[in-house]
Amino acid sequence: MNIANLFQSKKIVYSLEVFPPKKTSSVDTIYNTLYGLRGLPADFISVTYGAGGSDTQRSKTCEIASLIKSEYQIEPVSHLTCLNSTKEDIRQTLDSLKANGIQNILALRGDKGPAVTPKNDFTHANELAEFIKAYDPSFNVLGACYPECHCDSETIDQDIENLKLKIEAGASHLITQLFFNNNHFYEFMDKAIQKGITVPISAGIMPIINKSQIERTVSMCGASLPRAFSTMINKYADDPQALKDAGIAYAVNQIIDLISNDVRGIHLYTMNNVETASRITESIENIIKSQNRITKR
Ligand SMILES: NC(=O)C1=CN([C@@H]2O[C@H](COP(=O)(O)OP(=O)(O)OC[C@H]3O[C@@H](n4cnc5c(N)ncnc54)[C@H](O)[C@@H]3O)[C@@H](O)[C@H]2O)C=CC1
Ligand SMILES: Nc1nc(=O)c2c([nH]1)NC[C@@H]1CN(c3ccc(C(=O)N[C@@H](CCC(=O)O)C(=O)O)cc3)CN21
Repeated sequence: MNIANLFQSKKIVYSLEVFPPKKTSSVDTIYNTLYGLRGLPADFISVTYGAGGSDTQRSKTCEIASLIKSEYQIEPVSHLTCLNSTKEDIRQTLDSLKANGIQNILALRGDKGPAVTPKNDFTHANELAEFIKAYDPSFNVLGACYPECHCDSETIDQDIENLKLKIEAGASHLITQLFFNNNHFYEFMDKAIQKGITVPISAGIMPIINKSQIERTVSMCGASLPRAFSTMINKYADDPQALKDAGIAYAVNQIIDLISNDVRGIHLYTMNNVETASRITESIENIIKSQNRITKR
């Protein structure tokens, strides 16, 4: 199924994201995660590919996406990065995605870092989007976007101009970088619409439930921390159970505000944490259902 069609039939599209285990972990961990997530009302589940430039098992992305489809009958989205791939590598990956019935691909440049050696066949995500569409137009391509501007861009206007290239190359739907201040998202949406972007945009939400996540996430994703968020984290920093409750509540409040403001897509970065994803989903399930009872037009 082409997941862009979901936006024709539903008001709110709700999705989850998981990552393959690191090279040092057993692959069983992700099977347990997916088993734990079964039954949550996700319209699609995306699977990262070398997330954060880290040492996750890239070869597992296709296998995990395939399992999501066959075992759980949920539509998968496979992430694909291009910075350290040759065109031939990408062709091979596309062939195996196709052979496994995976139609939706999040086309990404990929994080730069010591674990990544650029191959110089691709430098930006729009080139990958174009390549995928030229190779097989039946793939549905998604792209990433940045409410607080990508760290490589000097201005948000320039970043949005580059984003338009991704859409011209065939991206039918965007997922945002995580953010903790919904106003950044609303300002970004206004600018994107002003500049003629009409594809649906899912808001990426990451629950922060432990202190070690914060530093890593902020440096990797460039999200700013609002005062209310930092106050909360500092207050409960030494009590893991309390911090977890507070982090979940913060994410739930963000999502309720987004849905109340007619945002069409919510994408939850689960970080493979079943308890957190379940508690958040249960807290917003009725709100999503209530909006989806209202017809879009
Ligand atoms: N591995 C994964 O599963 C995920 C990775 N990410 C990461 O987010 C980061 C950004 O990825 P993308 O958004 O796909 O990169 P991108 O290539 O779209 O953009 C990266 C930077 O280059 C600029 N840019 C884009 N196209 C350009 C062009 N044609 N000419 C000149 N400048 C251009 C952008 O404005 C931005 O500053 C990466 O580090 C990516 O790996 C994000 C989500 C998931
Ligand atoms: N720049 C960037 N790269 C990404 O890969 C990425 C984004 N942004 N933004 C959206 C999501 C968030 N992603 C993330 C964020 C953090 C970790 C992370 O902290 N990974 C830990 C392992 C955590 C664990 O095992 O529980 C690591 O050490 O890699 C992974 C993926 C992937 N995506």
